[in-house]
Amino acid sequence: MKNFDDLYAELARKAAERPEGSGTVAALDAGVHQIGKKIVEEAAEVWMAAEYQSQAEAAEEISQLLYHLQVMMLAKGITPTDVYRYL
Ligand SMILES: N=c1c2ncn([C@@H]3O[C@H](COP(=O)(O)OP(=O)(O)OP(=O)(O)O)[C@@H](O)[C@H]3O)c2ncn1[C@@H]1O[C@H](COP(=O)(O)O)[C@@H](O)[C@H]1O
Repeated sequence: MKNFDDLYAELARKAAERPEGSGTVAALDAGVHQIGKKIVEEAAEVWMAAEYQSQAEAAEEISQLLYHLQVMMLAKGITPTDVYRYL
């Protein structure tokens, strides 16, 4: 099972190596505006799942939100350490 730092390392590798078929590479190429829209969409899905769906479904939506936040971090050159210093 991967954690937040593992996923970030994987996505950073994808961004550097740009493998064929990577959704992360496509999202990064789409740019900050599109990534931001995806974050808002996923945040709404977290909210709806928390109100109306199961705990497992809410957890899955939260994982997707975390993924898209990480894509934004990569797009902006922000590392997990940059974020953790504010926690
Ligand atoms: N954890 C994730 C992850 N979470 C969410 N997503 C993306 O976010 C979308 C969210 O799904 P939705 O249910 O909102 O579906 P959707 O609205 O139909 O999605 P879109 O049509 O908008 O893409 C998914 O389709 C994926 O594109 C993810 N994409 C990739 N990862 C992981 O990131 C790593 C790298 O992935 P690639 O870059 O694709 O190789 C792998 O370990 C993946 O498991």
